Amino acid sequence: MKKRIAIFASGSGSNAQKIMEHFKNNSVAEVVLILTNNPEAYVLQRADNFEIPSHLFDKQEFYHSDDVIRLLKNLQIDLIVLAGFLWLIPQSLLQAFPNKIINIHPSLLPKYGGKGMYGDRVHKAILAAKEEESGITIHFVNEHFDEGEMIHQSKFKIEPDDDLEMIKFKGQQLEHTHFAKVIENLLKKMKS
Ligand SMILES: Nc1nc2c(c(=O)[nH]1)N[C@@H](CN(C=O)c1ccc(C(=O)N[C@@H](CCC(=O)O)C(=O)O)cc1)CN2
Ligand SMILES: NCC(=O)N[C@@H]1O[C@H](COP(=O)([O-])[O-])[C@@H](O)[C@H]1O
Repeated sequence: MKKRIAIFASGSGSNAQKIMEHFKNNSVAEVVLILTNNPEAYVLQRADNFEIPSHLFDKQEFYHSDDVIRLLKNLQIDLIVLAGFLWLIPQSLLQAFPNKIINIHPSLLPKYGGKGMYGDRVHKAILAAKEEESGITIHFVNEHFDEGEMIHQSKFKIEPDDDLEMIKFKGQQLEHTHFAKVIENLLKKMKS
């Protein structure tokens, strides 16, 4: 039976888009739900374009009810993918889906991770530190921001005249190349 993926995203959802494309006609898995905390998130439009259902929740529902967990359990979700999701995953969700939640982060963790480190803030910090290389990390999610077991890293070189947009672009290219493939490999190894 195909594995079932749910994606959490808070913004544009370009990674969610690549994952939906990859699993559209795929024998290993399918994307069955997109979840967001942001009613303005462009990922909602992307989900509609793929005719994949979406669910919008607020802080009350996410942190003070079991509604999201119940929804994910009812849909028999095998893997939860955080793709630019900006809220801390609560203990209750981690316990309901042990070793089944992964995240992508736009740096070579443990560098430039933790609270406050998301999106452009990460790229700006990398630029300010005059790093000669950076990259992406895909990792399991634990109770802390960006500290779970690492699954995959890939790197790119930073040239002396690279600006914020170029660093962002290079990182995004790596994310779009690797994330869906890493997810597929992980799902192939996962017991049902
Ligand atoms: N329990 C976990 N939850 C989440 C993890 C994780 O590893 N464990 N990863 C994050 C994603 N993340 C980077 O990869 C990240 C996202 C957001 C923040 C942050 O500081 N957020 C702000 C709120 C921003 C907003 O609502 O606009 C905050 O919490 O004050 C840090 C890291 C996803 N969740
Ligand atoms: N700390 C989490 C974090 O910074 N995540 C980053 O947000 C972007 C979302 O882009 P997208 O909405 O276009 O996929 C991605 O670059 C992802 O690594």
